Amino acid sequence: MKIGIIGEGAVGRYVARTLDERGLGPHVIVTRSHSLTEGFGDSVPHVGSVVELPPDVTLMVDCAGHEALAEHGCAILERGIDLITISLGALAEPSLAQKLADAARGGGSQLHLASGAIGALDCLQAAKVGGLSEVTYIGRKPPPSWQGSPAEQELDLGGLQTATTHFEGTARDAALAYPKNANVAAAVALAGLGFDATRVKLVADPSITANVHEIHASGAFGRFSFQIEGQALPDNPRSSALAAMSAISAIERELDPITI
Ligand SMILES: NC(=O)C1=CN([C@@H]2O[C@H](COP(=O)(O)OP(=O)(O)OC[C@H]3O[C@@H](n4cnc5c(N)ncnc54)[C@H](O)[C@@H]3O)[C@@H](O)[C@H]2O)C=CC1
Ligand SMILES: O=C([O-])CC(=O)C(=O)O
Repeated sequence: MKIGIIGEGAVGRYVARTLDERGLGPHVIVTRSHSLTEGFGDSVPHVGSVVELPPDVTLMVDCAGHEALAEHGCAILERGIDLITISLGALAEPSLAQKLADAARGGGSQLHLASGAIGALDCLQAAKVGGLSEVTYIGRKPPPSWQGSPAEQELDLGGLQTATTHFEGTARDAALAYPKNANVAAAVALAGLGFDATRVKLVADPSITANVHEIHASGAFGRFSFQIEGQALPDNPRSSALAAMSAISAIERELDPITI
């Protein structure tokens, strides 16, 4: 299997380093800037678009966010190359989700959604079969992790003294308005009640140092609550290390003959 990645930010660098340590690649990196100096250096070929990918690439991993999935996703899938993405929130845009599905069907490939910074998606998926009545996701991060998001307009992030909610609404609105912070809301929605019925609350909390994600769900199965305190990647306080780990885990599932 020849694996390429998109993006050389905090997640992309983690994924590239881990693939390298395991002797799995990366064989090519798609970057926006063609920079050979940032990230993984010049030991791996860098390209700017899917048409430049080597012909023997069999799996691509998007570690670069919504714009990257929208820019490169369809072309990868149409070429018959499977794609793993952590940019789940991009699927809140119905036309993009449809184009990606059409591209995958046309190319005989698949788009795999990595679980990202959250867990318990398997439980939600199974519970959906019997019928879910309510799913709520609450995302809490330290104030600096919300910089560059609409929270900046709602709150004085620098001077915040107490935990404050800056968004309440549907998973669709959260995913579209917070492309760098609410992919987890999209994951919960896609596994469970969907983008419009999943309730989301986003909180800036000066009392925490981790990214805390909670799911509360009820339905015919019973009820469950799940909470995770995810350590951020050293290079980006917004992104939990587990999101990068989940991309590697998704790659491993592609390689293993027996998967869970
Ligand atoms: N599913 C999940 O739980 C999570 C998902 N994410 C998503 O992953 C994205 C990346 O996270 P980080 O690496 O921490 O961000 P980052 O800001 O450190 O890196 C993003 C990188 O992607 C590159 N990039 C952007 N658009 C591109 C394009 N069109 N083509 C090629 N490269 C492009 C940028 O140049 C940058 O190097 C986030 O924006 C977010 O959408 C992040 C954390 C958790
Ligand atoms: O990494 C995290 O903790 C969550 C995140 O940014 C996202 O959901 O987009």
